[in-house]
Amino acid sequence: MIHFENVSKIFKSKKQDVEAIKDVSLHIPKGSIYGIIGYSGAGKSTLLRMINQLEQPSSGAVIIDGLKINELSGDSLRKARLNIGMIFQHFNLLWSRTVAQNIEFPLKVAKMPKDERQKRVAELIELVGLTGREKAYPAQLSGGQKQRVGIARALATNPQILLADEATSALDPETTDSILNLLKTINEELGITIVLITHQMHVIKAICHDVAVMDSGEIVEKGSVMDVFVRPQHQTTKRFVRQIVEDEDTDAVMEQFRDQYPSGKIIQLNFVGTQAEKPILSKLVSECGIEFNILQGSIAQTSEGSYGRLLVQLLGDEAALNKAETILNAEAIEWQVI
Ligand SMILES: Nc1ncnc2c1ncn2[C@@H]1O[C@H](COP(=O)(O)OP(=O)(O)OP(=O)(O)O)[C@@H](O)[C@H]1O
Repeated sequence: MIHFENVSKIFKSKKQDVEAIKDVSLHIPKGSIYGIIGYSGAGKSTLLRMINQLEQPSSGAVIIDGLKINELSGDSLRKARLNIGMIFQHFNLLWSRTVAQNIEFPLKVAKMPKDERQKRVAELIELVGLTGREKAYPAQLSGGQKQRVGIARALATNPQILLADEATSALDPETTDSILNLLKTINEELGITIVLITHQMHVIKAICHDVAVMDSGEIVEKGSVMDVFVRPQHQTTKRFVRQIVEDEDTDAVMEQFRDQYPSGKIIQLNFVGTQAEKPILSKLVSECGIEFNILQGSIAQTSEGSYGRLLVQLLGDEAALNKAETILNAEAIEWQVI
């Protein structure tokens, strides 16, 4: 549905040029929730804003349903933009207007007749769960309610695409989850393609189907959320995955066990879906005569299923440890020495 083809973006200034996006090619399938994650300055906002041409590429093409949006201007660009809603970290609401008036605003711009507008606003208020708050002003709403107004306004013109620019970064964890659930429902029930940018792996884990990891203007890794979770390749991706699967003190725990049992081998076992049911540790004990310490375990629930990770330290002589490796390989369990 959305294709970036060899897209680059250079911000030129008198002082110095900034190459914000470097030859990015990416395909975002129709109906997906596609997450783009990266640290500050990676180029996420610039890439996202090229989808609705708030930023133009310096070279390359952004193609939506076969249409090169970066070659449009005037009326044809305005028309294409009606198909793309956007929500923002700080909501960007009109503070002097009520909830209903904020949501109505894009419909007025689109010159929809008044009675149709009112009907549509009522539908949207119900969809985002703000019934009863129609006449409130943004200042009287919580952060989560403000974002619900932002979502309703973004959906007013029935777009096929919703862009979310750090839409939950200003919200507390509980409100974040309620907004993520709303986005998931909108994707599932209305079939809207959602492209979101974030620096939080939790957001990717909670609702995205696919993810692209950005670093210094490049996409360094992309794939299904489960693949990227289980087999992160790039250093930046590994750091993001650690946000989810490790406790703050995992490194300290590993250090402590290494000191206490210097000959032990620390390994990480990855379990995807039903693999978690395999009694692999008891098999290692009974067949190799090894002992083990469990250092840390976690299960992450992604939109594609669950992913479990176990850090264990295996204790035994060299022959026993070698045999354990052979068994792990034969069981087709994903594992690695840490
Ligand atoms: N209008 C602009 N003029 C000059 N440089 C810009 C402009 N917009 C962005 N940049 C630069 O482009 C690079 C990418 O910025 P961008 O905002 O896309 O990153 P980001 O990953 O979204 O980061 P953040 O989460 O901090 O917004 C940064 O080095 C930024 O300073």
